[in-house]
Amino acid sequence: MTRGDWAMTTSVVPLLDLHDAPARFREQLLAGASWGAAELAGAEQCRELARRTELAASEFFAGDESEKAASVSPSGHRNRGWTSAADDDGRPVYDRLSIARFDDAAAASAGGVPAEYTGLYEHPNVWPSPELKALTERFRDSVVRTCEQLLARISEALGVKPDDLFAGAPDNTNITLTEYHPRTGLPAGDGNPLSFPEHKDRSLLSLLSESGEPGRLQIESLTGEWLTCRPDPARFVVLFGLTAEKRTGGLLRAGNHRVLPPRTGRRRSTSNFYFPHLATPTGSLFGEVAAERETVGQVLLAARGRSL
Ligand SMILES: O=C(O)CCC(=O)C(=O)O
Ligand SMILES: [Fe+2]
Repeated sequence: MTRGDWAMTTSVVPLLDLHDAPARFREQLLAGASWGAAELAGAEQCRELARRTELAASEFFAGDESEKAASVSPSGHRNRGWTSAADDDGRPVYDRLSIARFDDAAAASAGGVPAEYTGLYEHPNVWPSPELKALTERFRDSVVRTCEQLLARISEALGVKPDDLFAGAPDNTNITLTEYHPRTGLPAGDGNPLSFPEHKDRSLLSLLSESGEPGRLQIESLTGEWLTCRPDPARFVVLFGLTAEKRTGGLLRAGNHRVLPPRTGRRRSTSNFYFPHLATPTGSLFGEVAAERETVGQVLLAARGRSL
């Protein structure tokens, strides 16, 4: 392992195990709070569903161009249906399928999203096939249950009421299935184009799974060094998002991350963004930014026009 590799199961970055005793879980959480990221154990069934969903998405991406064209968002929304990116020379960088929590505004309303936020769902989901829809929805249910378990453990460790941290149903979790294409002929070292630029997620928590070429996801350390993630293939990477950072007054730092181009083969991933009920306040539970009155939904409405 070279310097800068994230040795996921060492003490460098915490291993959060859903089944750990409270004292151990708290110790790991606080050790990793400044990283904005952890490896997650205890969610193996969900991780297995992620693997199956990655493969099903990969088959879709490898399939007919006309099927993909038919799966583009009719209104051109970049977080719905199939999208792809290419580099300046027209070579493919990635294929993605982005799925929002509710299929459209009517489904959001029926699912309990308050009227003031249903505009976030005005661009409908586009599903390439009933099979991929059924599998992805089963996977998403499992992701939501896993995030709720994890948030219950985090609430316990921080000594806050679970409802204060994640305010229950309906969650507004969205999912992105991505396949990164290999990019050969790039010189070694920094300065190469990234397959996905550095950013922090807006979510409360994000669960990431990956398969294919490993070691392409990187997390920024507190000292600004980019560390390479090599998660155990049976585990998720958990990232704390900007909502977690705000809600905990910075105690859980949002993890800055990016994706390097695969060199030899493809890399598949699922990015699962857990958003709590949209009426959850974003202000800190610990008083540091208590003056903030915005809700999660208001932040999202302001940030992305009208859609998640
Ligand atoms: O593909 C990945 O592993 C991460 C992608 C990502 O950061 C995102 O979709 O927000
Ligand atoms: Fe991300």
